[in-house]
Amino acid sequence: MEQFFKRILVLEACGAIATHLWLKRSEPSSLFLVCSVLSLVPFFPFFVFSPSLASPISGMFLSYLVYSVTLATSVVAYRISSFHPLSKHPGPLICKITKLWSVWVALKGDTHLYHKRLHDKYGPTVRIGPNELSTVDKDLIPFVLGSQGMPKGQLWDGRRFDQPKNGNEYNSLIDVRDLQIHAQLRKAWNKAFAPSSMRDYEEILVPRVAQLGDHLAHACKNGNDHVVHVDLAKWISFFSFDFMGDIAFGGCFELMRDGDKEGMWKNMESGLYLPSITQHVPWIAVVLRSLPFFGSGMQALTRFGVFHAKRRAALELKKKDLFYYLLEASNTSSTSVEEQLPIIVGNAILTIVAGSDTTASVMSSIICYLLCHPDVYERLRDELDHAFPYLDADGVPVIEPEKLSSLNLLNAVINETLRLLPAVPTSLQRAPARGSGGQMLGTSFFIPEGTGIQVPPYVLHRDPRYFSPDPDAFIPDRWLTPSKDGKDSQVPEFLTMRDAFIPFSSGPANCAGKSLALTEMRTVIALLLKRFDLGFESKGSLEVERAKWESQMKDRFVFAKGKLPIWLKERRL
Ligand code: HEM
Repeated sequence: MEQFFKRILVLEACGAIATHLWLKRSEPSSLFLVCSVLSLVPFFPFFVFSPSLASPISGMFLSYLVYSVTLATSVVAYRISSFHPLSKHPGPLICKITKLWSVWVALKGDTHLYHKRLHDKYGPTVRIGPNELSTVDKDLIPFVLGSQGMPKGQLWDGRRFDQPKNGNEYNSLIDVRDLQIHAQLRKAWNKAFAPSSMRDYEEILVPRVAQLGDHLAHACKNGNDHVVHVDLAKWISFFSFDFMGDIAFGGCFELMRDGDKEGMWKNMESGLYLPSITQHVPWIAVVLRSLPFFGSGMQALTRFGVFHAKRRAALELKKKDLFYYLLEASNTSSTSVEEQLPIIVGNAILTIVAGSDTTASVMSSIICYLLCHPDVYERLRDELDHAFPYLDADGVPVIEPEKLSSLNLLNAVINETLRLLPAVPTSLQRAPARGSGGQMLGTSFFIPEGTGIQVPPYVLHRDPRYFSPDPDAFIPDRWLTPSKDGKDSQVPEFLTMRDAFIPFSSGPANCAGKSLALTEMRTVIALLLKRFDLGFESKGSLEVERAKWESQMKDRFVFAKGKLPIWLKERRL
């Protein structure tokens, strides 16, 4: 009998090693297959020899135990061994062993800080998972994200909470993992955000910005001494949500007017949390996706999207919005609009998710940094007063968006904020195409298929090799090249490497809405500074205020921001 036991245990150990060879080099993505293998492989030897065993129950228990322990040992030993293809890249032991450690870090929203510490300790390329690297070597950016780069990585399988429809593997442009399909879908977006289309969006933007100003001015009139105390971050979020609703669905939100009555803003904010965890272990997303109560916020957003997409499709608008271009692209396709509705809705929702929290967090950070640096605040206000000296009939400053892109200090302030707190701080991940076997990164090193590699802007932008001196300090002047009249050349001694500045990512899957985002941010900041005096609510030191704001930033793929309590008063112009 002992002989049968020995045979079973040897077979279990062999089965475990065979399973490991199968699982090797990739995180599992089909949960059904993995569960079937993990339950059937250990059962087989037991089943064959069980008639000869006196105690089949303890035999079965022992079989599964030996199988599991051997499998775990084999996986761990391989991952930390020199046989692993990523073995030459340094990193903490725990990261080499399991991605569950990344889940723990992500739960706290500290991934950006953790990756910064890892790069400070281990250097430009770090192993952040058993099959994942992080690099802040700027020369590798073209081979990861750029024109010679790779498709999106497995992270996107873990961020997908809606089951893709019509046989697709994606829900919207951003989670497409195939370069050709991505290029095909991207055409409509490139057309939608071409310079010729921007004028239509400006016509939508200007009244929305004026509405933000009027709401705040109205609140000031009702305040003591015409001063109002507000959480400016919330007002900016409401504004950007309303504006993205205009762009995506021809107008569907009125948060500035009515507040978040339908809970959509709340749904979107809470919807960011779960994918930022599951992106580290895609198979968990597959499990959670099947549970009805998970991702309910995003499901509500999808229902909302379907409703408004149908409503918008029936509207004849004079101005072309993004929806117009998405619909136009579907009309030229061979499949019917009905069949394409899921992807049109997915893309419209993507606009709201990708376009509102990102700009809102950056605009709020800009205001915070300006309040922490009164000298920059004053200089910027001078620049704006000089550029926009006129008032309309109601005494409100007139701001012409077309002039904003030439304001040097304004653009330097925006760049410096995007450098220190890029809206997408870490997760710019790519991976070799499926079936490719792997890819050489220039002449540097080879990464095998199944390996993800990210470039974290938060870490890259604070690297003293690219931005110095004081890479952690807010110094907009580092972006000002000496002008001819010498006006903006106070500090010409900065090293500012623009090819290491990637707040909008880089290459064919870079931010589709970059030009719109910049126009929006310039217009809102110009309005707030021109029309109002602003100050921090609390009387703490400026360093403390800055530290408080930065510590509230949580890495949920995009930065989730905290509150920005300030006082505000309308300026006498
Ligand atoms: C400050 C504002 C913004 C920042 C910093 C930002 C940043 C980014 C980044 C870093 C990515 C690339 C992710 C990757 O490489 O994996 C991205 C993608 C994208 N962004 Fe933005 N974004 C901003 C605003 C916007 C706005 C306003 C829109 C739309 C109106 C938008 C639409 C998109 C879309 C559609 C993608 C996916 C592009 C693709 O996969 O081809 N973004 N954004």
